Amino acid sequence: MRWPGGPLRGIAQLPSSKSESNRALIIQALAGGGELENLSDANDTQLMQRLLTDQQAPEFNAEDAGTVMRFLTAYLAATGRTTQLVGTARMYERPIAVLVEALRQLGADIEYAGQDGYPPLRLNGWHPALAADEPAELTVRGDISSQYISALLMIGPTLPAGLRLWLTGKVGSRPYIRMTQSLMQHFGATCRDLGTVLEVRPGAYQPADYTIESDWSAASYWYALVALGEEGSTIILPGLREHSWQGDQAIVGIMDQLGVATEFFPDGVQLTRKASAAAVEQDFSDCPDLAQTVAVVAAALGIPVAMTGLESLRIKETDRILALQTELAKFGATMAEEAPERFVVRSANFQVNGQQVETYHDHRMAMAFAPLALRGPLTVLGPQVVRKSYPRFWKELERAGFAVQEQG
Ligand SMILES: O=C(O)C1=C[C@@H](OP(=O)(O)O)[C@@H](O)[C@H](O)C1
Ligand SMILES: C=C(OP(=O)(O)O)C(=O)O
Repeated sequence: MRWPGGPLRGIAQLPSSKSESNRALIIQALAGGGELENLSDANDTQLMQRLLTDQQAPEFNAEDAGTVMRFLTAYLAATGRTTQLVGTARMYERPIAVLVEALRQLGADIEYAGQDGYPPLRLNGWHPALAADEPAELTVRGDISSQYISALLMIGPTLPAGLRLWLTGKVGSRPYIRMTQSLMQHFGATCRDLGTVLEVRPGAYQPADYTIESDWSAASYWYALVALGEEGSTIILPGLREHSWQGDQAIVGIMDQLGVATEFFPDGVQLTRKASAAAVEQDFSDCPDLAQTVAVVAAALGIPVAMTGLESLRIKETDRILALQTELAKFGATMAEEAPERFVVRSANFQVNGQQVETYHDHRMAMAFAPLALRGPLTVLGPQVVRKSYPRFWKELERAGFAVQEQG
């Protein structure tokens, strides 16, 4: 990839939120109707949609999509299916015991078809062990993945007396839990957040229409481009809302410190370059998917950034901490654990001069490093990984003026 020079200007098309899309699809299936506008073209969403239309399949392949594996496990279990859930080799390294254990307590017969605690899974039906007059009470760890909690909440209204989830540990990715509750409420469910306990009342979902918002995690790469662009760089991103259910809207505040101003319009935002802070401190517990974007931008700008709340990064598409450390080192930056679970990114003489970035089957590695092409020639290996969440990413970069060449 190369940038011809000059400030970056234009309108970029974002994908729709895959998190909203994949929740809406599960809830729509349970509600038995409703129109979903603007569903994401991300592979994770297209896959969810395909799998939900062929429900008698002997096997469901969630590929590398965490939401698909976790949400479908709960959905297929609660709807009494006998089937298998499989995925990629990496999916078999991403834990699922917290969800399986909770579903077993609700009455699901689930077996591990491979290693205990991990997919693949065999679902052998649902044998409700629940009293019809008392809500099911479950204690669930919140410090591994919020997707287990979202998966359980979404099936809550279908249980005879509803569900009470007691959360333990440091609950990460909280905004994703709130997004689940908001979408459930949009489809007529009653759920309440009582602090450490989440309560879902029994009762059928009502079919409803919903228009999915654009994806704030995908927007973060355009923020990165403006932050690294020349003076005068500006980008318009349609489809983002000022009042969003997506926690990754936190990128607005983070990038304000890294030199990008955001102006909201009725249907989108405009990003412009501005002055940046001298150092940044950020907790990513609520927005783990932004960590790679921020680490790369800060390194390239030479702004030290102290990052906490990165625990869940080790069990995503790849070990994202190790991947960041390895790839940033190629440019002369370090990401050291200076105190337990506190990582500081520093760079002295950051140079982009033809490096090859490994992406480790992780869409966010590809998209987080791509903006560095503004600073020099760059090769991103395995570029097709972006299809997981943002299939048009490279095309949109070309439209913005980058020379993007596919090799091999
Ligand atoms: O519920 C969701 O849509 C997601 C929750 C987060 O995962 P964790 O809860 O595992 O942190 C996030 O990283 C992922 O991209 C999408
Ligand atoms: C972690 C991600 O997705 P998932 O967990 O759904 O695979 C992601 O999109 O960054």
